[in-house]
Amino acid sequence: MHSAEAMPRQATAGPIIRVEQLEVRFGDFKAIRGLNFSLAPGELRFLIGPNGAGKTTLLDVLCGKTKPSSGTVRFKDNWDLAKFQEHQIAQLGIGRKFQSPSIFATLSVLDNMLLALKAQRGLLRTLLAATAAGQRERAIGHLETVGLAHKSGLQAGALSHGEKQWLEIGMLLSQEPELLLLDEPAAGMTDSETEKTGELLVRIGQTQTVIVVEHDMEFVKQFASIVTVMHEGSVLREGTMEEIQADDQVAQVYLGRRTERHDD
Ligand SMILES: Nc1ncnc2c1ncn2[C@@H]1O[C@H](COP(=O)(O)OP(=O)(O)OP(=O)(O)O)[C@@H](O)[C@H]1O
Repeated sequence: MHSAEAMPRQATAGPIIRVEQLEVRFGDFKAIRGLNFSLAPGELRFLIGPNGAGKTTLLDVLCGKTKPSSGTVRFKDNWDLAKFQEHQIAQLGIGRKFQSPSIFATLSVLDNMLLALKAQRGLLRTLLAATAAGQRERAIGHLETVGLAHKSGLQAGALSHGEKQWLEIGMLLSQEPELLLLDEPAAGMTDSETEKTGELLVRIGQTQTVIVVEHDMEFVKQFASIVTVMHEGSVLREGTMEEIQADDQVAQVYLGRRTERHDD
């Protein structure tokens, strides 16, 4: 019997995520078909692709919300994620942020963080059996990371849309995930919030592995190093944004037109 909570974290030399021949069916429809994907620890990977390509479904599989119909999904080459429930996968160290923020609007920003710390994974909770002062320090530390320390006393409901998203990312960080899954973190943000979100992702990417699903190509261009392009439930291409932009097949399926190539 697997018990995610009882297991210590293990360092890994191999990929943090290894997906092989993944298939996800909804009835007769295959949302993911024969998908292979791997991710090295410490990567900040952007996932792009046209509507319906299967990006969200892939994140759903990685966090345990959706189960594979076939194929394997391994975390740190050790954990077969299909065997775990969503909350166990969170305890293993995979944190997922959905598009709509789930913060407590009537509580202060700091109290939201403190609540998230209380909910942190079992082993950590024991190890850190933290003093109130220690918890507070950690909460403030995460608020500093997401740029909200100066708003810690404010009611969370009074934050701007972008700030709420950052607070939720901060709350996710307090779970100390090794892999963070973010679905369109900059959606609906102002230009300046979008810019700050990109900088935040790069900063978080220095200590954690991150997968970001994103539609905003300007955002991806600005902040991505390696991009995975999905199409019809599998990986079409992987590479730098430059390589992806120069790829005719990507242009055809993703942009619906051929790229203008200067060497043509
Ligand atoms: N629960 C479900 N039941 C049936 N079909 C589903 C379900 N979830 C997703 N799908 C279908 O699977 C396909 C992939 O959806 P998914 O949301 O993963 O794509 P996506 O790449 O994230 O798209 P978008 O960019 O529009 O969010 C779509 O055709 C979608 O309609």
